[in-house]
Amino acid sequence: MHISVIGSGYVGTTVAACFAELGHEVTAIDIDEDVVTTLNEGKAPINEPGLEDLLANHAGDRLEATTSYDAVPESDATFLAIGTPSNTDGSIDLSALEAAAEATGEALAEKPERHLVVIKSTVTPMSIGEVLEPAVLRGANDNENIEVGMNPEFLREGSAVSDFMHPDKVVYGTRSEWATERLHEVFEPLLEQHDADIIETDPATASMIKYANNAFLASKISLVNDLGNICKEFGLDAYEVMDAVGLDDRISEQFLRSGVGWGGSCFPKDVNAIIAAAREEGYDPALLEATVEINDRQPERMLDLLEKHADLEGARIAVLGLAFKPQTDDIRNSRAIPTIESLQERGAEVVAYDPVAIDPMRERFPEIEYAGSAADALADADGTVVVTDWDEFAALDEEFDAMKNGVVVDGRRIIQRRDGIIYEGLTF
Ligand SMILES: NC(=O)C1=CN([C@@H]2O[C@H](COP(=O)(O)OP(=O)(O)OC[C@H]3O[C@@H](n4cnc5c(N)ncnc54)[C@H](O)[C@@H]3O)[C@@H](O)[C@H]2O)C=CC1
Ligand SMILES: O=C(O)[C@H]1O[C@H](OP(=O)(O)OP(=O)(O)OC[C@H]2O[C@@H](n3ccc(=O)[nH]c3=O)[C@H](O)[C@@H]2O)[C@H](O)[C@@H](O)[C@@H]1O
Repeated sequence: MHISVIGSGYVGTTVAACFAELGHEVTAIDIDEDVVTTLNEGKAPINEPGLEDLLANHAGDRLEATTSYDAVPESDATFLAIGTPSNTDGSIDLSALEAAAEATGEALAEKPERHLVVIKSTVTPMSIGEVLEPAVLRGANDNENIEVGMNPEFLREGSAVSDFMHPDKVVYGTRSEWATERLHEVFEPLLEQHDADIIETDPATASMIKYANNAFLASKISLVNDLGNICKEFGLDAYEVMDAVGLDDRISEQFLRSGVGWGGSCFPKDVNAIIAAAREEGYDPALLEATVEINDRQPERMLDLLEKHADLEGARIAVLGLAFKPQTDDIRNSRAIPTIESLQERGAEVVAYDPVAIDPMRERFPEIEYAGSAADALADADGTVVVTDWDEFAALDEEFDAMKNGVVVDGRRIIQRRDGIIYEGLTF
């Protein structure tokens, strides 16, 4: 099949490269010329394990990138993977996706054959029927050959390629048998090599499945953090407790790591978007509000623990980890951001280190000091907070001896306790 993928960010690039790997001919379309040039050179515009290999193999062959929508009508199906950020009140901002949907429709206005437009972006349940489908059809002058469907994406950053190629489930949100079959043709090469559940439903339910998935995972972590904070008050180790709890099949051992909380480009915006959408319908989602509140409190709790051991006014504090999780340079909604802001409010001088995310964080906080290594960050520090669970932090040992005052507050339970440091786990 020939597939056009609109938007070449984290999801679009991964999806385009994986579709090419699965044997499809792919045209990746983005308005950013630098992204298009990078893709055509066979390089990855984002840092994802395995992505560059796929792009190097397929760019210029099965995968081409362009800023033009001309290839849309020539393709058999079009996937839209455009960002859906938050408005200031937390509700979903559909403007970029709506513009791309309309441009996709315009490109398809004269197409005489049936064409499926698939929303890959995460959108609130009513968005397709009320905003995106009308935008496509408006652009397409109501061309009756166009159908809009939904295929939510569940990949994680840092393991995007592997997650895409090995999904637990593939959700087809469509309005017709024809659209379901078309989506199945797209995923058939993947499903031939990997066994996944297929869910056939309508677009609004497909959208809600995505929000329920993310809201569940974010709430699971916040619940674990709530329980972890209680464990800490009792002097207990939340990890020992949750290791046992996770043995219950109904709970599962995954996503039980307590600490400084969840960040990233999706959990925060998606939980807030579904809260806002629910409120608009007159429902007060009390548990999801608590999910956000508990998450917002964790960086402050970490610094309160640090302040028990060190006066932060004028103190030099090392922040280890800036990315929202390991294996990525993405700092969107990283817990490092509220941590650094609060350290500054408390009068501390911040020295930060991350293996790959210093450059993006420098744009956000140009005024703080960035170290070239964890060892450099620790040297002469009055205290350290650990924000991201990079493996290289787990290997730190004698480097702590260079600290002026060896207080380490571990927000991810990754540092080995050792003589010579005052160790505080956030929930252990
Ligand atoms: N990042 C992630 O791990 C996941 C994201 N999602 C969802 O996927 C969607 C996309 O997210 P990301 O890939 O992270 O976004 P992103 O912000 O990384 O990428 C969006 C891309 O769209 C391009 N773009 C914007 N307007 C355009 C237009 N009119 N025509 C063509 N290209 C245009 C931008 O230049 C950018 O390259 C969001 O709804 C997100 O919630 C879903 C699962 C995982
Ligand atoms: O919609 C999305 O964009 C994606 O959001 C998350 O993926 P992602 O944000 O990339 O990364 P996760 O591995 O889920 O981690 C999110 C945050 O939770 C934190 N986390 C995760 C697990 C855990 O046990 N504890 C914990 O604090 C991580 O440190 C990170 O800050 C979901 O896991 C994906 O299924 C989903 O597709």
